[in-house]
Amino acid sequence: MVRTEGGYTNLVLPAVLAKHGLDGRDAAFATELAAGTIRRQGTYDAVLTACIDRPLRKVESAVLDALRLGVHQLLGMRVPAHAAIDTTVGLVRTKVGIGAAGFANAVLRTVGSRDLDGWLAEVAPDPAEDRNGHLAVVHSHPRWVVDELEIVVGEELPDLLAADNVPPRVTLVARPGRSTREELPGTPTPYSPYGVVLESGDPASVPAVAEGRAGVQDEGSQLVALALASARVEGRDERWLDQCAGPGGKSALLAALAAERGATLVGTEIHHHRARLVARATGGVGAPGVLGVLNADGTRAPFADDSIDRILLDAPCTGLGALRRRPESRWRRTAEDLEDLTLLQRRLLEEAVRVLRPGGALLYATCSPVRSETADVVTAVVSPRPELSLEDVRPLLPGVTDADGPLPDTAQLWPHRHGTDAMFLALVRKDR
Ligand SMILES: C[S@@+](CC[C@H](N)C(=O)[O-])C[C@H]1O[C@@H](n2cnc3c(N)ncnc32)[C@H](O)[C@@H]1O
Repeated sequence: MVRTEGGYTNLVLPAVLAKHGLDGRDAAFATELAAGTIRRQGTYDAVLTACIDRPLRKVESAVLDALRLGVHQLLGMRVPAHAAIDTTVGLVRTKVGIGAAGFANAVLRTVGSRDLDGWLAEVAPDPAEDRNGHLAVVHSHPRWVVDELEIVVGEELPDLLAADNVPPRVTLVARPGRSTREELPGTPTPYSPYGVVLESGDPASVPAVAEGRAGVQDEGSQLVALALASARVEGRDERWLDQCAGPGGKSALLAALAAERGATLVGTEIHHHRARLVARATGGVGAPGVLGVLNADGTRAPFADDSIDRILLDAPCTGLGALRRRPESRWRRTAEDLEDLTLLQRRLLEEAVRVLRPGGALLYATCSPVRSETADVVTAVVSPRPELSLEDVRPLLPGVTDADGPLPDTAQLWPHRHGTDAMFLALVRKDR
């Protein structure tokens, strides 16, 4: 369903597990099998290419999927070889046929003849000749992604790529005024005063989460919302906008903070189903701190010039800073996506600037560290206009060190340094 129907692993899996009545260790095994196989697909395809005498695109897709699952069990999980091979071959026999099963058996026996390091030594390019090509295979990232990340992270590239392959533990946020982090199970997050790291268990079974008083939210996303809320605003501080709000995690935190200060938030979101998710996450119109959720295009925001006191523009982006939690996304994005996205990001930022009240605060954020989506967008919009400037956003991230962004006064969080998604933040001011 993830490969053929464009589904998301984290959404598809719970439904599949529930359908088959899997829980506990069985559910954990199935989750690792599916998510790990998708995450490691780049490495496994390099191994399979070495074991099959025709291009992988010529292998029937159902067989290829099964082979990848088999390779993950052989090289990435501690499943005994005979069990990994028998179950995979059985699967191919049932779903495809006896001939394909023989083929799968032969391929997996070859794969099982070495361990992962043995295969990497054979199939990954020599790092002395092609460092990024080597890293792409070893850490299972598309080559263009490795090249983009190298531009911004430099020598820390291997650490970042390795961190992208470690599924993060679930982080919860206690929405202020509605719950406290003391009532949430888990360990306090190092930076966000509202977060806990859930050690185990299903977040949906936590009462505050089930009741919408708390939510699941990466610490980096919490920090983005908190940075906007703590930015200095001159004069009135009543009208807050989340310009690209879906699915609503940051809106929910911002609305809770707004309610504590007598302000209200409007969320705009272009996709109807995602606007509904924002309404659900925030409690919708009438909930504390919520003025409304609009199914609207943020490039044509339905607000007057100079009318909003605080704006979050958490822009649609490649998501290449959140690869830890979305195993499939690295294989879906292409370098061509960047051009369309950066155009959209610029238009959204121009529009945010139009509706921002002079003296107010505008935070531009992305869950991508890619330069064209971060520094280049901000520079393109801010530099030509003398009334706009960047203000140092780093003091709005208390306790966070080593977070200098690609432009002066901007910030960049990193999975391998901060244990968060790679969020970029820039605080934009307008003088008149
Ligand atoms: C990075 S996500 C926002 C995540 C959100 N802030 C949260 O924390 O839950 C970007 C969102 O922008 C929406 N979007 C894309 N183009 C848009 C547009 N022109 N106007 C408004 N929203 C847009 C996408 O549908 C997506 O839901």
